Amino acid sequence: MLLLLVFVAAAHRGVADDGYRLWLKYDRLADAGQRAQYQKAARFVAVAGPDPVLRTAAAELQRGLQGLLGQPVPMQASAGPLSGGIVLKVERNAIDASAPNAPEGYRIYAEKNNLVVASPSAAGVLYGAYAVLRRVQTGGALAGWAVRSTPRIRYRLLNHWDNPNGTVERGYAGSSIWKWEELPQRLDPRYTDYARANASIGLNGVVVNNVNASARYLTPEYLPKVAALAGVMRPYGIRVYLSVFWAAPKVIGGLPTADPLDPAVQKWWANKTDEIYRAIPDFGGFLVKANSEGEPGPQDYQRTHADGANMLAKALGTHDGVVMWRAFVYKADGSGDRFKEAYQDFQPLDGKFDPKVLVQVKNGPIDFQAREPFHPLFGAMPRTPLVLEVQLTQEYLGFATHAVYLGPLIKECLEADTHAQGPGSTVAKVVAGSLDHHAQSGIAGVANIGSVRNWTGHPLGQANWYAFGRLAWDHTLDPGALAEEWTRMSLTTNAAAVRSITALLDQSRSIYVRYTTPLGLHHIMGESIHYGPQPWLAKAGRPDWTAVYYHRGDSVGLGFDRTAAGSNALALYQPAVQKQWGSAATCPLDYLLWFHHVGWKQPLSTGRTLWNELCHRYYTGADSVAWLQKQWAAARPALDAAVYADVASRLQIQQQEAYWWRDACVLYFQTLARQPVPAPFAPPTRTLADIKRQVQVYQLK
Ligand SMILES: CO[C@H]1[C@H](O)[C@@H](O)[C@H](O)O[C@@H]1C(=O)O
Repeated sequence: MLLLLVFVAAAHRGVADDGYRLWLKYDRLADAGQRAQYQKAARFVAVAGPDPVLRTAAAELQRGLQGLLGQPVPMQASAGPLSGGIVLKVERNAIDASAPNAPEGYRIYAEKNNLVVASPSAAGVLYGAYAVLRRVQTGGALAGWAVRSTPRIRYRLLNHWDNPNGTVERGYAGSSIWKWEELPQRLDPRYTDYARANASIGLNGVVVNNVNASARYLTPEYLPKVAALAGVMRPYGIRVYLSVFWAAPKVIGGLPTADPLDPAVQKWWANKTDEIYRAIPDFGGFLVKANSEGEPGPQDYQRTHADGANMLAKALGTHDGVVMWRAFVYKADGSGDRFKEAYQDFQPLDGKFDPKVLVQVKNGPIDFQAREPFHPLFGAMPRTPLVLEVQLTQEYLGFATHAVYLGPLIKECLEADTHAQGPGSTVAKVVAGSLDHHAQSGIAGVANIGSVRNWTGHPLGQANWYAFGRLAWDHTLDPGALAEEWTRMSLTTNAAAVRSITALLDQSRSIYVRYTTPLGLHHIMGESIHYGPQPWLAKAGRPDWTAVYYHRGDSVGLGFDRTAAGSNALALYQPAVQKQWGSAATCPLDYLLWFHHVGWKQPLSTGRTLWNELCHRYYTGADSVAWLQKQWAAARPALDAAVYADVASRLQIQQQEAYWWRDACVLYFQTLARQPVPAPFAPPTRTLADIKRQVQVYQLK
């Protein structure tokens, strides 16, 4: 019996896997009946013309189908009298031209016993081809299938925080995948696999370098390297963008200034831009972090962010490129409430930006915390297209050791209602441009990708890359459904295993919030490394890099009062939003301490006092990691042994560290609340001093 079980398990597993192939797994489908169905619908792939993107679509479809169906799928120049195949074609009217982003949309329909994948563009056909593969990988029928899909957002980008020396800022998956010293001569095959992965989820742009940018990329030495990467991306419908160092005209241009209103500076950028387009004719444009965290910018010359962004937009001239100007700014002295600072700098500039400029805003007002209220700039700059920036690399979410599926986090922000034009004015509509009728729209994910074999360090981190791309294409998709889709494509199609892994992914983010920053706590993590707890941190490089600045804990209570009685950051939101968060009695508990200083003994809607609720969440959150482990263990027979073991060991670390977070926070906040840990929970067995010592180890030079 035992032997039989082992045999069945092995049959489920397929070939051993190191995670390199991501969700592009084209192993032969196990079910012969199912295979036979697909074989009838995919006897050949027909494609005409030399367009490189179209050729990619055909080649990828052929490769995928041959693998999945276990039979040759010949390529034809046209379907002719043949039937039972897949026909790829660029068709001007495939998608109604009035639909937003119509050129990249695709339509799949049956015609003369063939399945047609049509789009006004070759890139759209490529997205359609990947939709066909996804359909087969997830077990949907091809016969009679008809679908029409257009991306809701135009610029769908990954932002790499990769440095020229091969390190990745806030990267937890090894060194950068870009090997600058080998470019342009050697093109690592990994670049192609990277492009495939991005195209398969609908991404169409890549910023290759860190926003804390080096001027190096704009030099004659580096532009050919960037151009070589662009050459790899191009057949996948992906454009390359660069982060620019604001002071480049000084550093590499020999000018005495980088003042955006200086004609010599303007000319330098215009020439540089022309030079870039000569090397990369489909260059996407610039991403800029200026006057933020020590980076230079137009404010160094008493100019505004709009002056800077517009100067670059002018430099782009008639080239088909854009400027994505980041709004992640806060004053160097850390005075006031950091929550408000980007708004104060940028909102007054609404209407002053060139049409080629998009302002890029992080999902929340502080910095990629496990849960943030939506950024108040969303809905407050109707005359400016706003790019939503989310972070896929888990800087504040446990690096590559904690399982945190970000689909729900991204979705929570997209669905948040700004009320800018009455109810239903969601962040998604702002970002997609539909609320304010912008043709330009964008979304950016800070990549969690590195050169480790499985790309993301934590194997489940791949799901974050995947879900980001799919939501960027269509923000109405359900993150739970995406988790399931990813699991089926990447790990297993065994129904019970898919169920338990999907449940794990679905719950993982809310569990992480509970054991790290429940009830709206934020920014209480380890100094500078941003790992582990350090809620007692009172001194750092700047006051708004400490923890006490954010939690404001004292003998009375806990939380940052952002009502009119406090910093009044709430006033940045529409009245309907203020109403929702403005009273401690009615504010949803997930946001409570973001906006209110609440007494320790104050009863909450759960019937528990603040202190007891805090303990409740820390304890149940930390214990829930055992539940995550159980879900993973339940899927074991259906999983590749190496992937199983890898995630299982990371979950063990996560369990230990969840207790670390719980004990650190409960013990520290207890010094303020002076309340016992409520039953049925047992007080931590270690002391706060033990934990502080442990945290110090992490901070050692
Ligand atoms: C690239 O710098 C980062 C910095 O490492 C990070 O700690 C913070 O989250 O945000 C910055 C930003 O978004 O600019």
